[in-house]
Amino acid sequence: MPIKVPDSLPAKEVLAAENIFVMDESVAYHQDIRPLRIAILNLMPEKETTETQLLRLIGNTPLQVEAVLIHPRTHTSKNTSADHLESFYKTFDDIKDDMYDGMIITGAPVEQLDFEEVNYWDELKEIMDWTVDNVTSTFHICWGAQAGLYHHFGVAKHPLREKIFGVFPHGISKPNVPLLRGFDEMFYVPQSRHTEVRREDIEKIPGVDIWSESEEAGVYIAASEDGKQIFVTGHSEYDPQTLKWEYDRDQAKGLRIDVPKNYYPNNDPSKLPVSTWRAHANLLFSNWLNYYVYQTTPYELGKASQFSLR
Ligand SMILES: CC(=O)SCCNC(=O)CCNC(=O)[C@H](O)C(C)(C)COP(=O)(O)OP(=O)(O)OC[C@H]1O[C@@H](n2cnc3c(N)ncnc32)[C@H](O)[C@@H]1OP(=O)(O)O
Ligand SMILES: N[C@@H](CCO)C(=O)O
Repeated sequence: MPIKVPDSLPAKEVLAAENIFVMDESVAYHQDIRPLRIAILNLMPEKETTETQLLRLIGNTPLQVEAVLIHPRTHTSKNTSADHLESFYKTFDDIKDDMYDGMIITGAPVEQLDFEEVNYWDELKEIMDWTVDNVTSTFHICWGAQAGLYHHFGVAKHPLREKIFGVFPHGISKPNVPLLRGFDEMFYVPQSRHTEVRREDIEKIPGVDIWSESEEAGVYIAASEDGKQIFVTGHSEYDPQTLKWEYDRDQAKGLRIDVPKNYYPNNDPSKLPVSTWRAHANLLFSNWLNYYVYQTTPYELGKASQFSLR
């Protein structure tokens, strides 16, 4: 939450220069509060696991969050029961006349297909177009980030020679960005991908910046300058055991897979992994919810916001 101070207090400028969120009394006086409406487009195969991971993170805030789960109507899920989808999910058709404060578009294990080969691609394109006018900020994860960068900005994804698999050190590429407030200069994030988006491709796109990268794992966070579209290539939401589960799965299938990097104590897969990214994940999602959703979204959705971050 912001620090509320008198408009003319000298400390205000010092803190603002340090990227600390300070709010004028005049702005604070006018701020109204209501629950935030967040839509989660869950494209992951095991939807219950991903729901739990994401709700855990967006629940870690003093703000009330009303989450609505969405699945693609044009895809029949193999790994999540129809019963679960029927009970807890809506489709785009059910929500397209509404407006949302935030939306999360998850990853999906389809990254080795061309986008156009994904059977719900047309529906996803329609949803991504809709977010531009109907959602205050959209947070895209992993394949969802690749899909968003490709659809909105024509950024290609490229196959990697080796899967990027493990927990990698990441750093800040653009200082004083509200999404990165309070981040350590170096922080760890799980990555688990066969494909990548490249810095040089993103640098060519006017209005899109790279906010965080990893020497080994490449671009981590890219975003439109106004933060309306945020693209995150890693899986900060993963549970401590998720990479182990993926590793054991691939080993059991006889696939060639390296031990996930920087994950097991002494890189020994017989030992239990320890998470080193939970604090980062919580800060990333609470910064997004606070600065790009709550502080930016209009009190009456559809009307212009009174406030702006910058
Ligand atoms: C790059 C990223 O975004 S990483 C995020 C993705 N990570 C994960 O999904 C990790 C967990 N997933 C898994 O471990 C595996 O996908 C499993 C174990 C659940 C299933 O693996 P498999 O049996 O080998 O693959 P399966 O045939 O079920 O296909 C996986 C998914 O891709 C989907 N898929 C495959 N081809 C297509 C296609 N052309 N269009 C759309 N979806 C497709 C399948 O339908 C399935 O998703 P669903 O359960 O939502 O229907
Ligand atoms: N994280 C995914 C990558 C595949 O898209 C997995 O290992 O299943």
